[in-house]
Amino acid sequence: MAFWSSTSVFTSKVPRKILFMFTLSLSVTYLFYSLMSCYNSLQFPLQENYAYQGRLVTEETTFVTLREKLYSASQGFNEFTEAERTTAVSTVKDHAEAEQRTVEWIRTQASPTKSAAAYHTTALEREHQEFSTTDSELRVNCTMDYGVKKLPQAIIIGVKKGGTRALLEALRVHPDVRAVGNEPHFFDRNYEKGLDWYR
Ligand SMILES: Nc1ncnc2c1ncn2[C@@H]1O[C@H](COP(=O)(O)OS(=O)(=O)O)[C@@H](OP(=O)(O)O)[C@H]1O
Repeated sequence: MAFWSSTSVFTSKVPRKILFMFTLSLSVTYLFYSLMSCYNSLQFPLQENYAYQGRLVTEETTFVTLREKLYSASQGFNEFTEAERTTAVSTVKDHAEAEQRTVEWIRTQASPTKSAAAYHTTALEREHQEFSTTDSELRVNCTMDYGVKKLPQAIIIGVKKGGTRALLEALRVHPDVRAVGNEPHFFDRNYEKGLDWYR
């Protein structure tokens, strides 16, 4: 203690000035970086943190913004060679055949009467009323910016609070993926409405 107080280095004015300058430069640097991050978040408000900010904006707005961004990024890949076109046509045929197989599978594996008898408990009815997607909601979400309605090629199945929504949102970012806005709950709540409703 006696050493610190008696040492002239710590009582003279020169180190105090250096300390002051050091503190000032740190403060200015901190201020600069704060302003920079603030500017960036204003410039790119939604794209980078879509999954986490989704609750603050309407789903349509974010979806359209992301889709536009992704499509504009892939515009350079729009010119196809003849071979690529042929592959694309055969892929479309494969998809049509896959859809047909899906229809057949649904018809054979799960009859409406079996489904209705097995799954319609009172609790489920109540849950159905609370969470089920209505026809009009689904139609709005399905046909917002594209027209042809098809059966899905992939289905996300998961327990409640299992993170299915996060998976859907992550997949939806891809420009080749089209997904419904709300969970359709076809197999457990809306099966009786039939495949035309499901498309
Ligand atoms: N990667 C990862 N890690 C940990 N937790 C995650 C993850 N992704 C989603 N979540 C959380 O999962 C909750 C939502 O799950 P679901 O989308 O299946 O919910 S729902 O049942 O369809 O409403 C929801 O939890 P709550 O915020 O408590 O509701 C999400 O925050």
